[in-house]
Amino acid sequence: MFESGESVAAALEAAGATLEAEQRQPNGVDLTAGAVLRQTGPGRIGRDGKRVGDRSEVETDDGTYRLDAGTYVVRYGEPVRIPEGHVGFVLPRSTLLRNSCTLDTAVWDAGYEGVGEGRLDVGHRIEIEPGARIAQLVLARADHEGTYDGDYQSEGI
Ligand SMILES: O=c1ccn([C@H]2C[C@H](O)[C@@H](COP(=O)(O)OP(=O)(O)OP(=O)(O)O)O2)c(=O)[nH]1
Repeated sequence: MFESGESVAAALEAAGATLEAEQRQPNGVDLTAGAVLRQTGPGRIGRDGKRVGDRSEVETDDGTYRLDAGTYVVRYGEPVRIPEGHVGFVLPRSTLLRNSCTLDTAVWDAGYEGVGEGRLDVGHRIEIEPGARIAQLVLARADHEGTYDGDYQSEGI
């Protein structure tokens, strides 16, 4: 069962997020674009560990990211905390899809806290303002063994 948007908002506020009224949705909370990054160096996924490659922030033009088609990394604008007994999913805002763009996202583990990131896939030129809503976080109740204790714990906070 999925939590209500009100419950998701409470979980984000517990992590220190300040939410605008428009971010509160019936079934979740909209996340904003904090920063858009472009990867400049290779990462590594090995059997012995992992490394995220170098990235640099895309420059804004007149306060707006004007993005050509391509692959970017977006850092969200809000800290997120996934409460115990839950799993989180982030989905793209449908306006992104309607503009030939999308987000690729992974599982948000119980116990994770931080400012997360996702892959922003730009299929057609688009303008995105920092702080604009691009995604929605939903929380589902879930059994789990242990809680998240990986390298990304507390990132960005
Ligand atoms: O699209 C996503 C999905 C998850 N996360 C956060 C929450 C999640 O709990 C954490 C770690 O995700 P995951 O377990 O998929 O990462 P990993 O590459 O397996 O790293 P680790 O070895 O630390 O688990 O990153 C994101 O920032 N973006």
